[in-house]
Amino acid sequence: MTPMPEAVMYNPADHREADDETMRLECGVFGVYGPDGAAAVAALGLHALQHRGQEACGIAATDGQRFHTERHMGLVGENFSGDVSERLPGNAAIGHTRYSTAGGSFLRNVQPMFADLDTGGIALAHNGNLTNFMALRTELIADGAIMQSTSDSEIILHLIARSRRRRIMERFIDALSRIEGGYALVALTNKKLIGARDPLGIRPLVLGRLGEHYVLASETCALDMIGAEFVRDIENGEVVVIDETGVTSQRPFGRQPARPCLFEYVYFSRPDSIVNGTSVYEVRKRMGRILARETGVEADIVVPVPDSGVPAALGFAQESGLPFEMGIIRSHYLGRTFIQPTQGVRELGVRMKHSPNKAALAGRRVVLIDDSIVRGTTSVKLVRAVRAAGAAEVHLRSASPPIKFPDFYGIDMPDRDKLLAAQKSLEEMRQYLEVDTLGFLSIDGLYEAMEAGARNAEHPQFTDHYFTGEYPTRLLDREIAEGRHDPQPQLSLLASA
Ligand SMILES: O=P(O)(O)OC[C@H]1O[C@H](OP(=O)(O)OP(=O)(O)O)[C@H](O)[C@@H]1O
Ligand SMILES: NC(=O)CC[C@H](N)C(=O)O
Ligand SMILES: [Mg+2]
Repeated sequence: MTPMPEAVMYNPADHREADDETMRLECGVFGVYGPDGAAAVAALGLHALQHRGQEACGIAATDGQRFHTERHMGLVGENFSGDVSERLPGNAAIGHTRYSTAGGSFLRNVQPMFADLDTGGIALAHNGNLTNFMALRTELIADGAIMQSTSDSEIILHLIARSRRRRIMERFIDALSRIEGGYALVALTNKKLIGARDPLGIRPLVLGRLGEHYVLASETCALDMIGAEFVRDIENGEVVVIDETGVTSQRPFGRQPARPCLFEYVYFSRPDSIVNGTSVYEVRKRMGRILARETGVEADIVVPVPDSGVPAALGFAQESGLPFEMGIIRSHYLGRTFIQPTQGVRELGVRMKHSPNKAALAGRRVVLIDDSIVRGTTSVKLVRAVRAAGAAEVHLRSASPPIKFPDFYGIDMPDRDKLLAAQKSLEEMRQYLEVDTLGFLSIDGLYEAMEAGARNAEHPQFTDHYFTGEYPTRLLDREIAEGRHDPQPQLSLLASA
Protein backbone atom coordinates (compact mmCIF):
# COMPACT_ATOMS: atom_id res chain seq x y z
CA MET A 1 0.00 0.00 0.00
CA THR A 2 1.33 3.44 -0.84
CA PRO A 3 1.79 5.45 2.33
CA MET A 4 -0.47 8.47 2.59
CA PRO A 5 1.40 11.73 2.14
CA GLU A 6 1.93 13.42 5.44
CA ALA A 7 -0.20 16.50 5.98
CA VAL A 8 1.84 19.59 6.66
CA MET A 9 0.20 21.71 9.30
CA TYR A 10 0.85 25.38 9.09
CA ASN A 11 2.56 27.11 11.97
CA PRO A 12 3.52 30.70 11.22
CA ALA A 13 5.82 30.77 14.22
CA ASP A 14 7.85 28.19 12.34
CA HIS A 15 6.81 28.79 8.76
CA ARG A 16 9.41 26.79 6.96
CA GLU A 17 10.25 23.16 6.35
CA ALA A 18 10.45 21.00 9.42
CA ASP A 19 14.22 20.43 9.39
CA ASP A 20 14.99 24.01 8.65
CA GLU A 21 15.96 25.91 11.75
CA THR A 22 17.90 28.77 10.26
CA MET A 23 16.98 32.40 10.04
CA ARG A 24 16.83 33.48 6.46
CA LEU A 25 16.55 36.73 4.64
CA GLU A 26 14.06 38.22 2.31
CA CYS A 27 13.59 38.48 -1.36
CA GLY A 28 14.57 40.94 -4.03
CA VAL A 29 12.16 42.21 -6.67
CA PHE A 30 12.92 44.04 -9.89
CA GLY A 31 10.86 45.34 -12.82
CA VAL A 32 11.65 47.25 -16.01
CA TYR A 33 9.34 48.67 -18.65
CA GLY A 34 10.37 49.81 -22.10
CA PRO A 35 13.82 48.73 -23.28
CA ASP A 36 14.44 46.03 -25.85
CA GLY A 37 15.90 43.00 -24.17
CA ALA A 38 14.18 43.84 -20.86
CA ALA A 39 14.90 40.38 -19.44
CA ALA A 40 18.65 40.98 -19.75
CA VAL A 41 18.24 44.24 -17.80
CA ALA A 42 16.22 42.34 -15.19
CA ALA A 43 18.96 39.69 -14.92
CA LEU A 44 21.52 42.41 -14.19
CA GLY A 45 19.23 44.04 -11.65
CA LEU A 46 18.69 40.68 -9.94
CA HIS A 47 22.46 40.21 -9.70
CA ALA A 48 22.58 43.31 -7.54
CA LEU A 49 19.75 41.92 -5.39
CA GLN A 50 21.32 38.50 -4.96
CA HIS A 51 22.15 39.22 -1.28
CA ARG A 52 18.38 39.36 -0.57
CA GLY A 53 17.68 35.83 -1.73
CA GLN A 54 19.88 32.96 -2.78
CA GLU A 55 17.50 30.00 -2.84
CA ALA A 56 15.90 30.59 -6.20
CA CYS A 57 15.34 33.18 -8.90
CA GLY A 58 13.12 33.87 -11.87
CA ILE A 59 12.31 36.31 -14.65
CA ALA A 60 9.07 36.89 -16.57
CA ALA A 61 9.06 39.03 -19.71
CA THR A 62 6.34 40.08 -22.12
CA ASP A 63 6.62 40.96 -25.78
CA GLY A 64 3.26 42.73 -25.59
CA GLN A 65 1.36 39.61 -26.58
CA ARG A 66 2.78 36.57 -24.88
CA PHE A 67 4.70 36.01 -21.67
CA HIS A 68 7.99 34.19 -21.38
CA THR A 69 9.06 32.99 -17.96
CA GLU A 70 11.85 30.98 -16.39
CA ARG A 71 12.15 30.01 -12.75
CA HIS A 72 15.08 28.17 -11.26
CA MET A 73 16.49 27.01 -7.96
CA GLY A 74 19.87 28.61 -7.26
CA LEU A 75 21.67 31.83 -8.05
CA VAL A 76 21.04 34.43 -10.74
CA GLY A 77 24.52 34.03 -12.27
CA GLU A 78 24.09 30.26 -12.55
CA ASN A 79 20.75 30.55 -14.29
CA PHE A 80 20.59 33.82 -16.17
CA SER A 81 23.94 34.43 -17.79
CA GLY A 82 24.39 35.06 -21.51
CA ASP A 83 21.75 36.92 -23.49
CA VAL A 84 18.65 35.95 -21.58
CA SER A 85 16.51 38.23 -23.71
CA GLU A 86 16.81 35.67 -26.54
CA ARG A 87 15.11 33.13 -24.29
CA LEU A 88 12.79 35.67 -22.70
CA PRO A 89 12.01 38.24 -25.42
CA GLY A 90 10.11 41.45 -24.84
CA ASN A 91 10.47 45.02 -23.68
CA ALA A 92 9.06 44.63 -20.20
CA ALA A 93 10.18 42.19 -17.51
CA ILE A 94 10.03 41.47 -13.79
CA GLY A 95 12.33 39.29 -11.69
CA HIS A 96 12.73 37.84 -8.21
CA THR A 97 15.46 36.45 -5.96
CA ARG A 98 13.95 34.25 -3.26
CA TYR A 99 14.29 33.24 0.34
CA SER A 100 11.20 31.36 1.29
CA THR A 101 9.17 32.60 4.23
CA ALA A 102 5.94 30.78 3.44
CA GLY A 103 6.00 27.43 1.70
CA GLY A 104 9.10 25.34 1.18
CA SER A 105 12.10 25.86 -1.03
CA PHE A 106 11.26 24.11 -4.27
CA LEU A 107 10.44 25.01 -7.81
CA ARG A 108 6.70 25.36 -7.66
CA ASN A 109 7.07 28.11 -5.04
CA VAL A 110 9.63 30.09 -7.07
CA GLN A 111 8.65 33.47 -8.46
CA PRO A 112 7.59 35.33 -10.57
CA MET A 113 4.31 33.42 -10.57
CA PHE A 114 2.14 33.64 -13.65
CA ALA A 115 -1.63 33.37 -14.18
CA ASP A 116 -3.93 33.56 -17.20
CA LEU A 117 -6.82 35.78 -16.20
CA ASP A 118 -9.85 36.65 -18.27
CA THR A 119 -8.32 40.13 -18.54
CA GLY A 120 -5.03 38.66 -19.90
CA GLY A 121 -1.83 37.28 -18.43
CA ILE A 122 -0.22 38.57 -15.23
CA ALA A 123 3.12 37.77 -13.62
CA LEU A 124 3.82 38.67 -10.01
CA ALA A 125 6.90 38.91 -7.78
CA HIS A 126 6.63 39.51 -4.03
CA ASN A 127 9.09 40.46 -1.31
CA GLY A 128 7.56 40.14 2.11
CA ASN A 129 5.18 37.88 3.93
CA LEU A 130 1.42 37.96 4.37
CA THR A 131 0.24 37.67 7.96
CA ASN A 132 -3.26 36.49 6.92
CA PHE A 133 -1.98 34.06 4.29
CA MET A 134 -3.46 30.89 5.79
CA ALA A 135 -6.80 32.51 6.55
CA LEU A 136 -7.08 33.64 2.91
CA ARG A 137 -5.79 30.34 1.56
CA THR A 138 -8.35 28.38 3.55
CA GLU A 139 -11.14 30.65 2.32
CA LEU A 140 -10.00 30.47 -1.31
CA ILE A 141 -9.67 26.68 -1.28
CA ALA A 142 -13.14 26.34 0.25
CA ASP A 143 -14.35 28.45 -2.64
CA GLY A 144 -12.81 26.12 -5.23
CA ALA A 145 -9.39 27.67 -5.86
CA ILE A 146 -6.78 25.13 -6.95
CA MET A 147 -3.43 26.15 -5.51
CA GLN A 148 -0.34 25.46 -7.58
CA SER A 149 2.10 26.20 -4.77
CA THR A 150 2.29 26.57 -1.00
CA SER A 151 3.60 30.13 -1.18
CA ASP A 152 1.72 33.07 0.28
CA SER A 153 2.47 35.07 -2.87
CA GLU A 154 0.18 32.89 -5.02
CA ILE A 155 -2.77 34.00 -2.89
CA ILE A 156 -2.49 37.48 -4.40
CA LEU A 157 -2.95 36.08 -7.92
CA HIS A 158 -6.07 34.17 -6.85
CA LEU A 159 -7.52 37.27 -5.24
CA ILE A 160 -6.92 39.23 -8.45
CA ALA A 161 -8.47 36.43 -10.53
CA ARG A 162 -11.55 36.23 -8.34
CA SER A 163 -12.18 39.94 -7.97
CA ARG A 164 -15.54 40.96 -9.37
CA ARG A 165 -14.12 44.24 -10.67
CA ARG A 166 -13.68 44.65 -14.42
CA ARG A 167 -10.35 46.35 -15.02
CA ILE A 168 -7.02 44.83 -14.04
CA MET A 169 -5.94 47.74 -11.81
CA GLU A 170 -9.26 47.65 -9.93
CA ARG A 171 -8.79 43.93 -9.43
CA PHE A 172 -5.21 44.39 -8.28
CA ILE A 173 -6.28 46.97 -5.71
CA ASP A 174 -9.18 44.77 -4.67
CA ALA A 175 -6.63 42.03 -3.94
CA LEU A 176 -4.43 44.42 -1.96
CA SER A 177 -7.43 45.35 0.19
CA ARG A 178 -7.61 41.72 1.38
CA ILE A 179 -3.97 41.03 2.21
CA GLU A 180 -2.18 41.94 5.45
CA GLY A 181 1.50 42.03 6.36
CA GLY A 182 4.60 43.15 4.52
CA TYR A 183 4.94 43.41 0.78
CA ALA A 184 6.79 45.06 -2.03
CA LEU A 185 5.19 43.79 -5.23
CA VAL A 186 6.03 44.09 -8.90
CA ALA A 187 3.53 42.76 -11.42
CA LEU A 188 3.52 42.61 -15.18
CA THR A 189 0.64 42.54 -17.64
CA ASN A 190 1.17 42.69 -21.39
CA LYS A 191 0.75 46.46 -21.20
CA LYS A 192 1.76 47.57 -17.71
CA LEU A 193 4.37 47.25 -15.02
CA ILE A 194 2.76 47.64 -11.60
CA GLY A 195 4.49 48.31 -8.27
CA ALA A 196 2.98 48.34 -4.79
CA ARG A 197 4.23 48.77 -1.26
CA ASP A 198 2.41 47.66 1.90
CA PRO A 199 0.47 50.30 3.88
CA LEU A 200 3.29 50.75 6.42
CA GLY A 201 6.12 50.52 3.88
CA ILE A 202 7.70 47.67 5.85
CA ARG A 203 9.39 46.29 2.74
CA PRO A 204 11.32 48.69 0.47
CA LEU A 205 10.72 49.53 -3.21
CA VAL A 206 12.24 52.29 -5.35
CA LEU A 207 11.54 53.86 -8.71
CA GLY A 208 14.39 54.54 -11.14
CA ARG A 209 14.85 55.84 -14.63
CA LEU A 210 16.89 54.20 -17.35
CA GLY A 211 17.02 56.73 -20.19
CA GLU A 212 13.37 57.15 -21.14
CA HIS A 213 12.36 53.91 -19.42
CA TYR A 214 11.32 53.18 -15.84
CA VAL A 215 12.57 50.61 -13.36
CA LEU A 216 11.31 49.30 -10.00
CA ALA A 217 13.67 47.60 -7.55
CA SER A 218 13.91 46.54 -3.92
CA GLU A 219 17.09 48.58 -3.46
CA THR A 220 18.94 51.41 -5.18
CA CYS A 221 22.02 49.19 -5.66
CA ALA A 222 20.06 47.49 -8.46
CA LEU A 223 19.58 50.87 -10.16
CA ASP A 224 23.32 51.55 -9.88
CA MET A 225 24.05 48.16 -11.39
CA ILE A 226 22.16 48.93 -14.61
CA GLY A 227 23.13 52.61 -14.78
CA ALA A 228 19.63 53.84 -13.92
CA GLU A 229 19.10 57.01 -11.93
CA PHE A 230 17.14 57.00 -8.69
CA VAL A 231 13.81 58.84 -9.01
CA ARG A 232 12.16 58.24 -5.63
CA ASP A 233 10.99 55.66 -3.12
CA ILE A 234 7.58 54.17 -3.77
CA GLU A 235 5.69 55.41 -0.71
CA ASN A 236 4.00 53.25 1.88
CA GLY A 237 0.56 52.23 0.62
CA GLU A 238 1.30 53.55 -2.88
CA VAL A 239 0.49 51.71 -6.11
CA VAL A 240 2.29 52.82 -9.28
CA VAL A 241 1.50 51.89 -12.84
CA ILE A 242 4.13 52.25 -15.55
CA ASP A 243 2.99 52.02 -19.15
CA GLU A 244 3.61 53.82 -22.42
CA THR A 245 2.08 57.01 -20.99
CA GLY A 246 4.66 57.10 -18.14
CA VAL A 247 4.17 56.64 -14.38
CA THR A 248 0.86 57.12 -12.58
CA SER A 249 0.40 56.77 -8.86
CA GLN A 250 -2.56 55.84 -6.67
CA ARG A 251 -3.13 55.70 -2.94
CA PRO A 252 -6.16 53.45 -2.74
CA PHE A 253 -6.19 53.12 1.04
CA GLY A 254 -5.51 56.69 2.13
CA ARG A 255 -2.40 57.88 3.91
CA GLN A 256 -0.87 56.83 7.20
CA PRO A 257 2.61 57.28 8.66
CA ALA A 258 5.21 54.90 7.24
CA ARG A 259 6.90 52.34 9.47
CA PRO A 260 9.83 50.84 7.54
CA CYS A 261 11.67 47.77 8.82
CA LEU A 262 14.80 48.59 10.84
CA PHE A 263 16.38 45.29 9.91
CA GLU A 264 16.87 46.56 6.35
CA TYR A 265 19.42 48.95 7.87
CA VAL A 266 20.87 46.53 10.40
CA TYR A 267 21.50 43.62 8.07
CA PHE A 268 19.55 43.04 4.85
CA SER A 269 20.23 45.87 2.51
CA ARG A 270 23.51 46.35 0.75
CA PRO A 271 25.56 49.13 2.38
CA ASP A 272 25.69 51.07 -0.90
CA SER A 273 21.87 51.27 -1.04
CA ILE A 274 19.84 54.28 -0.01
CA VAL A 275 16.76 52.92 1.74
CA ASN A 276 13.87 55.32 2.37
CA GLY A 277 16.22 58.23 1.73
CA THR A 278 18.87 57.05 4.19
CA SER A 279 22.28 55.59 3.32
CA VAL A 280 22.59 52.12 4.82
CA TYR A 281 26.37 52.54 5.08
CA GLU A 282 26.09 55.80 7.02
CA VAL A 283 23.46 54.37 9.39
CA ARG A 284 25.65 51.34 10.08
CA LYS A 285 28.66 53.54 10.79
CA ARG A 286 26.59 55.68 13.16
CA MET A 287 25.36 52.49 14.86
CA GLY A 288 29.01 51.61 15.45
CA ARG A 289 29.84 55.06 16.78
CA ILE A 290 26.91 55.04 19.21
CA LEU A 291 27.74 51.47 20.21
CA ALA A 292 31.26 52.66 21.13
CA ARG A 293 29.78 55.41 23.28
CA GLU A 294 27.30 53.06 24.95
CA THR A 295 29.52 50.02 25.45
CA GLY A 296 33.13 51.23 25.10
CA VAL A 297 35.83 49.02 26.61
CA GLU A 298 39.61 49.07 27.01
CA ALA A 299 41.06 47.09 24.15
CA ASP A 300 43.76 47.10 21.46
CA ILE A 301 41.90 46.56 18.19
CA VAL A 302 38.43 46.61 16.63
CA VAL A 303 37.65 43.62 14.40
CA PRO A 304 34.52 43.33 12.23
CA VAL A 305 32.62 40.14 11.51
CA PRO A 306 32.54 40.48 7.73
CA ASP A 307 30.54 41.33 5.72
CA SER A 308 27.65 43.06 7.37
CA GLY A 309 29.58 43.95 10.57
CA VAL A 310 32.17 46.02 8.69
CA PRO A 311 30.58 49.52 8.56
CA ALA A 312 29.58 49.35 12.26
CA ALA A 313 33.13 48.30 13.19
CA LEU A 314 34.50 51.26 11.22
CA GLY A 315 32.22 53.59 13.17
CA PHE A 316 33.22 51.93 16.46
CA ALA A 317 36.91 52.31 15.62
CA GLN A 318 36.52 55.96 14.60
CA GLU A 319 34.62 56.83 17.77
CA SER A 320 36.85 54.88 20.17
CA GLY A 321 40.12 55.78 18.47
CA LEU A 322 41.12 52.08 18.41
CA PRO A 323 42.74 50.68 15.27
CA PHE A 324 40.46 48.83 12.85
CA GLU A 325 41.97 45.48 11.88
CA MET A 326 40.83 42.71 9.55
CA GLY A 327 41.15 40.03 12.21
CA ILE A 328 38.70 37.76 10.42
CA ILE A 329 39.00 36.99 6.74
CA ARG A 330 35.84 36.09 4.87
CA SER A 331 35.75 33.63 2.00
CA HIS A 332 34.32 35.17 -1.16
CA TYR A 333 33.03 31.85 -2.30
CA LEU A 334 30.31 31.36 0.29
CA GLY A 335 27.08 33.26 0.62
CA ARG A 336 25.30 34.49 3.69
CA THR A 337 25.08 31.81 6.37
CA PHE A 338 21.49 32.56 7.31
CA ILE A 339 20.46 30.96 4.08
CA GLN A 340 21.77 27.48 4.64
CA PRO A 341 18.91 25.00 4.66
CA THR A 342 19.71 23.13 7.88
CA GLN A 343 21.42 24.04 11.13
CA GLY A 344 24.10 21.42 10.49
CA VAL A 345 25.03 22.91 7.14
CA ARG A 346 24.80 26.38 8.60
CA GLU A 347 27.36 25.57 11.29
CA LEU A 348 29.69 24.15 8.68
CA GLY A 349 29.07 27.28 6.63
CA VAL A 350 30.14 29.52 9.49
CA ARG A 351 33.42 27.60 9.77
CA MET A 352 34.09 27.68 6.05
CA LYS A 353 33.15 31.31 5.72
CA HIS A 354 35.33 33.01 8.34
CA SER A 355 39.01 32.40 9.11
CA PRO A 356 40.85 34.09 11.98
CA ASN A 357 43.86 36.16 10.94
CA LYS A 358 46.58 35.32 13.51
CA ALA A 359 48.82 38.19 12.46
CA ALA A 360 46.18 40.70 13.53
CA LEU A 361 44.81 38.87 16.57
CA ALA A 362 47.72 37.29 18.50
CA GLY A 363 48.25 38.87 21.90
CA ARG A 364 45.63 41.58 21.30
CA ARG A 365 42.58 42.61 23.30
CA VAL A 366 39.91 42.40 20.61
CA VAL A 367 36.54 44.17 20.27
CA LEU A 368 34.62 41.94 17.88
CA ILE A 369 31.74 43.72 16.14
CA ASP A 370 28.80 42.06 14.43
CA ASP A 371 25.62 43.70 13.16
CA SER A 372 23.33 41.30 14.98
CA ILE A 373 23.24 38.16 17.10
CA VAL A 374 20.31 35.92 16.26
CA ARG A 375 20.90 32.35 17.40
CA GLY A 376 24.50 32.97 18.37
CA THR A 377 25.80 30.35 15.91
CA THR A 378 28.18 32.76 14.20
CA SER A 379 29.40 34.37 17.43
CA VAL A 380 30.13 31.13 19.32
CA LYS A 381 32.30 29.83 16.48
CA LEU A 382 34.08 33.09 15.85
CA VAL A 383 34.88 33.84 19.47
CA ARG A 384 36.51 30.43 19.83
CA ALA A 385 38.42 30.91 16.59
CA VAL A 386 39.62 34.36 17.63
CA ARG A 387 40.81 33.01 20.99
CA ALA A 388 42.50 30.04 19.30
CA ALA A 389 44.35 32.55 17.12
CA GLY A 390 45.88 34.01 20.27
CA ALA A 391 43.64 36.96 21.19
CA ALA A 392 44.27 38.02 24.80
CA GLU A 393 40.65 39.13 25.41
CA VAL A 394 37.46 39.06 23.35
CA HIS A 395 34.81 41.74 23.83
CA LEU A 396 31.79 41.05 21.65
CA ARG A 397 29.54 43.91 20.53
CA SER A 398 26.30 43.76 18.56
CA ALA A 399 25.44 46.88 16.55
CA SER A 400 21.73 46.19 17.11
CA PRO A 401 19.70 45.51 20.25
CA PRO A 402 19.03 41.95 21.49
CA ILE A 403 16.67 40.11 19.11
CA LYS A 404 13.89 38.67 21.24
CA PHE A 405 10.86 38.29 18.98
CA PRO A 406 10.29 36.59 15.60
CA ASP A 407 9.34 38.38 12.42
CA PHE A 408 6.31 37.69 10.21
CA TYR A 409 6.86 40.25 7.46
CA GLY A 410 9.46 38.64 5.24
CA ILE A 411 12.38 37.83 7.54
CA ASP A 412 12.38 34.17 8.32
CA MET A 413 13.58 34.33 11.93
CA PRO A 414 13.60 31.31 14.19
CA ASP A 415 11.10 30.83 16.99
CA ARG A 416 11.62 32.58 20.30
CA ASP A 417 13.02 29.39 21.79
CA LYS A 418 15.94 29.61 19.35
CA LEU A 419 16.60 33.33 19.66
CA LEU A 420 19.55 33.63 22.02
CA ALA A 421 18.45 36.91 23.62
CA ALA A 422 14.91 35.62 24.15
CA GLN A 423 16.23 32.73 26.20
CA LYS A 424 19.15 34.16 28.17
CA SER A 425 20.02 37.19 30.26
CA LEU A 426 22.97 39.37 29.25
CA GLU A 427 25.25 37.56 31.71
CA GLU A 428 24.00 34.13 30.56
CA MET A 429 24.67 35.12 26.97
CA ARG A 430 28.15 36.35 27.89
CA GLN A 431 28.95 32.99 29.44
CA TYR A 432 27.40 31.02 26.59
CA LEU A 433 29.35 33.03 24.01
CA GLU A 434 32.53 32.69 26.12
CA VAL A 435 33.44 36.38 25.89
CA ASP A 436 35.09 38.69 28.41
CA THR A 437 32.38 41.31 27.95
CA LEU A 438 29.25 41.51 25.83
CA GLY A 439 27.35 44.63 24.75
CA PHE A 440 24.40 45.51 22.52
CA LEU A 441 23.33 48.78 20.95
CA SER A 442 20.28 50.15 22.78
CA ILE A 443 16.99 50.69 20.96
CA ASP A 444 17.38 54.43 21.61
CA GLY A 445 20.88 54.22 20.15
CA LEU A 446 19.50 52.55 17.05
CA TYR A 447 16.87 55.29 16.62
CA GLU A 448 19.62 57.87 17.12
CA ALA A 449 21.61 56.19 14.34
CA MET A 450 18.55 56.48 12.07
CA GLU A 451 18.47 60.26 12.78
CA ALA A 452 14.67 60.13 12.89
CA GLY A 453 14.23 61.48 16.42
CA ALA A 454 13.72 59.55 19.63
CA ARG A 455 11.45 56.51 19.42
CA ASN A 456 7.84 57.55 19.67
CA ALA A 457 6.42 54.98 22.07
CA GLU A 458 2.82 55.60 20.90
CA HIS A 459 3.59 55.53 17.17
CA PRO A 460 7.07 54.14 16.57
CA GLN A 461 8.67 55.54 13.41
CA PHE A 462 9.96 52.11 12.41
CA THR A 463 8.97 48.47 12.46
CA ASP A 464 11.08 47.16 15.36
CA HIS A 465 9.13 44.24 16.91
CA TYR A 466 12.15 41.85 16.83
CA PHE A 467 13.67 44.09 19.52
CA THR A 468 10.54 45.39 21.26
CA GLY A 469 7.79 42.81 20.72
CA GLU A 470 5.53 45.57 19.36
CA TYR A 471 4.17 44.27 16.06
CA PRO A 472 2.94 46.94 13.66
CA THR A 473 -0.09 44.94 12.42
CA ARG A 474 -2.35 42.22 13.73
CA LEU A 475 -1.04 38.68 13.15
CA LEU A 476 -4.10 36.74 12.10
CA ASP A 477 -2.32 33.53 11.07
CA ARG A 478 -0.40 33.45 14.32
CA GLU A 479 -3.64 33.79 16.23
CA ILE A 480 -4.98 30.87 14.18
CA ALA A 481 -1.87 28.78 14.88
CA GLU A 482 -2.14 29.52 18.58
CA GLY A 483 -5.57 27.93 18.48
CA ARG A 484 -7.48 31.14 18.87
CA HIS A 485 -9.50 30.27 15.74
CA ASP A 486 -10.92 26.93 14.51
CA PRO A 487 -10.38 24.78 12.61
CA GLN A 488 -6.62 24.53 12.18
CA PRO A 489 -5.83 25.06 8.51
CA GLN A 490 -3.70 22.65 6.54
CA LEU A 491 -1.02 23.88 4.17
CA SER A 492 -0.89 20.93 1.74
CA LEU A 493 -1.33 17.19 1.58
CA LEU A 494 1.39 16.85 -1.03
CA ALA A 495 4.46 15.30 0.61
CA SER A 496 6.78 17.97 -0.78
CA ALA A 497 4.57 20.81 0.42
O1 LIG B 1 23.55 34.62 15.51
P1 LIG B 1 23.43 33.95 14.19
O2 LIG B 1 22.21 33.07 14.12
O3 LIG B 1 24.65 33.25 13.74
O4 LIG B 1 23.10 35.08 13.11
C1 LIG B 1 23.74 36.32 13.09
C2 LIG B 1 24.78 36.39 12.01
O5 LIG B 1 24.22 36.10 10.72
C3 LIG B 1 24.36 37.23 9.87
O6 LIG B 1 25.45 37.10 9.02
P2 LIG B 1 25.40 36.25 7.69
O7 LIG B 1 26.50 35.27 7.76
O8 LIG B 1 24.03 35.71 7.45
O9 LIG B 1 25.62 37.31 6.50
P3 LIG B 1 26.76 38.42 6.20
O10 LIG B 1 27.82 37.72 5.42
O11 LIG B 1 26.07 39.44 5.37
O12 LIG B 1 27.25 38.98 7.49
C4 LIG B 1 24.61 38.41 10.80
O13 LIG B 1 25.39 39.41 10.14
C5 LIG B 1 25.38 37.78 11.92
O14 LIG B 1 26.75 37.65 11.59
N1 LIG C 1 11.44 36.55 1.80
C1 LIG C 1 10.44 36.88 1.02
O1 LIG C 1 10.21 38.05 0.72
C2 LIG C 1 9.61 35.70 0.56
C3 LIG C 1 8.45 36.00 -0.35
C4 LIG C 1 7.35 34.96 -0.21
N2 LIG C 1 6.69 35.10 1.07
C5 LIG C 1 7.91 33.55 -0.35
O2 LIG C 1 7.95 32.81 0.58
O3 LIG C 1 8.32 33.16 -1.40
MG1 LIG D 1 27.19 38.41 9.50
